Amino acid sequence: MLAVVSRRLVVGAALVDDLDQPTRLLAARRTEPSHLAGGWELPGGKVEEGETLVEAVHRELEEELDVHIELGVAVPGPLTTNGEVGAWPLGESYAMHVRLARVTHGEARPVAEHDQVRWLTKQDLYDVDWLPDDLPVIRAVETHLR
Ligand SMILES: Nc1nc2c([nH]c(=O)n2[C@H]2C[C@H](O)[C@@H](COP(=O)(O)OP(=O)(O)OP(=O)(O)O)O2)c(=O)[nH]1
Repeated sequence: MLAVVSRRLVVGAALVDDLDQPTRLLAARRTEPSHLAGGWELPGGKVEEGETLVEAVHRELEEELDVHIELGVAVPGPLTTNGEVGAWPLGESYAMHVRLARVTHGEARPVAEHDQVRWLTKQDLYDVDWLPDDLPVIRAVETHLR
């Protein structure tokens, strides 16, 4: 099993239209840094010092898409510590915790760090160029989509 130790924690929201019967997932296109620009990802970002994962994901979604969210189940990845829910490796340096989430206030629009968002159905889930490290995550999220 891969260790999460020494990786910087990132949170990602798999925003869906409905937490019980999701049919669409939001993808956001990055504008920076240059080597990631144009790639599609889950909105989210780095957990700051003194912040919980839950606090971080709420803050990031407000900053990036101007929405308030409700969290759903975790989408566990292969990186684990002490039996916690697993995170997903992003390169060598980051580990991303992913939760399903739903918008409770606002309408997702790219405010910072992204220039486009798209709601994808199971049929068009791979029509965007997901960042390479997101592909295993998206395959796991896909299992939740109807
Ligand atoms: N948020 C997010 N980051 C991802 C994904 N896939 C992926 O490879 N990454 C990478 C990009 C970054 O190197 C790192 C996360 O950092 P970030 O740039 O989103 O973090 P942040 O919003 O806190 O940004 P900053 O203030 O530090 O610039 O993980 C993803 O699906 N979501």
